[in-house]
Amino acid sequence: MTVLAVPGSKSVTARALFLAAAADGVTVLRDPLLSDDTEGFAEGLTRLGYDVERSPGAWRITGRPAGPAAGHAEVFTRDAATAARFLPALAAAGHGTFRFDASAQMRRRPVAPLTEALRTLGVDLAYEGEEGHLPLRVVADGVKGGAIELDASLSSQFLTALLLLGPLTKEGLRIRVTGIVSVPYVEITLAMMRRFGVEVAREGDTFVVPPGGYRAQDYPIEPDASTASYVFAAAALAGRTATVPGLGRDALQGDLRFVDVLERMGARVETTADATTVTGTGRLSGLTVAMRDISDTMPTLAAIAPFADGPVRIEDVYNTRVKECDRLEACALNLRAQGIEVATGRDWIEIHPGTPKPVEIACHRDHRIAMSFAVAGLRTPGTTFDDPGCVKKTFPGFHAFFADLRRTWEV
Ligand SMILES: O=C(O)C1=C[C@@H](OP(=O)(O)O)[C@@H](O)[C@H](O)C1
Ligand SMILES: C=C(OP(=O)(O)O)C(=O)O
Repeated sequence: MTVLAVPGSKSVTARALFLAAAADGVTVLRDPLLSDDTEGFAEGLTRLGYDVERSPGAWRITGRPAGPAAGHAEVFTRDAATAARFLPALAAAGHGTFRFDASAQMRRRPVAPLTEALRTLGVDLAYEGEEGHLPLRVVADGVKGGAIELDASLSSQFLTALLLLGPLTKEGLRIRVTGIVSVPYVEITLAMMRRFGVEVAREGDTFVVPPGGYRAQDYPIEPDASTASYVFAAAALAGRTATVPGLGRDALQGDLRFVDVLERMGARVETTADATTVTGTGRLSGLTVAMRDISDTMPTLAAIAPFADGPVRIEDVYNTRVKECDRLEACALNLRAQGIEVATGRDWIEIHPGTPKPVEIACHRDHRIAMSFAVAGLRTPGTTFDDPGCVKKTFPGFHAFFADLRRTWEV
């Protein structure tokens, strides 16, 4: 058995940074994720005038319930959709003029359902380039609150941003959701809001967020479950046993459910109160699986799919087309380059069994494409990557971590 500690959760770190900035008091985040996305988020807070003190293993944030200290700020959110979508909502609750921009990749990704909802709430918001995309300018003067409708079927992050904003408004928010993906991420948001002192009520499709603000916390960040999917997939593929500590029965992140997919394929899974263990059994069966709830792990499954004994069909993952790249297309292109038979549709991919040829993987500047095909590379020696550095978005140490794992397992 190999025990493999993975870095902190990106999603939990991003939410904790928002909540800490908005809370009354000083919050300490224990073991936050150190990566481009979360460092970009923290830098965004600093730009907005929040006091973020970083020391090894702990970040201390002094909350400002009244909103950003800066009257003017330029925030560059890099490739991080969490920062690009959550920070404008935080800024809207304050007073000042705030400009948000991002990398070319993030500029292409949608924000309109969120930004239009903010406009409906009276926020003065202008697109500087393409409508519905960054860069954008927010002239903030507090948010009164009220009732809105939201289509979150391209991204649950629109809903998370508004839920997080709710307690900072004068009257609270009623958000009626007309479409949704990635529901487990909304559950993370609600659970963390509860930890910071806010209970959101549910009335059918409507989330009712009370006004009143957040209370500062001492908050430990759990390990990243999407990152753990690489470890679990590697164990299943290499016929080894891997335990990831810190992700047990009470974990907040839905992506831990990726182990259920591996179990259906033939791996052995054991979940305790504070760890999850996957053992590869030498068998990997084909399957059909809907991954709407856990779509960040779609590339993990797609990359190892050729090693299954039958077709692997992944359904209901349309929104993976609007992530760091069009992930359905990127997976299909790389698998085809490896000589694997693949079919795709609007929201699905089907991968047939085969022996992948070693090729240079086109990462499309997407950390998950790089890490997923690195795992599959355990069984395809000679695989190389056109942009190995793109893993820095969520796991800068991935290559060293993975090289260690290969040495330990001698694969
Ligand atoms: O809220 C979050 O932290 C996230 C939500 C998901 O996005 P979508 O809701 O856009 O699917 C996920 O893919 C992303 O990596 C992180
Ligand atoms: C989609 C992702 O990131 P984000 O949407 O937070 O940029 C991801 O990490 O796979």
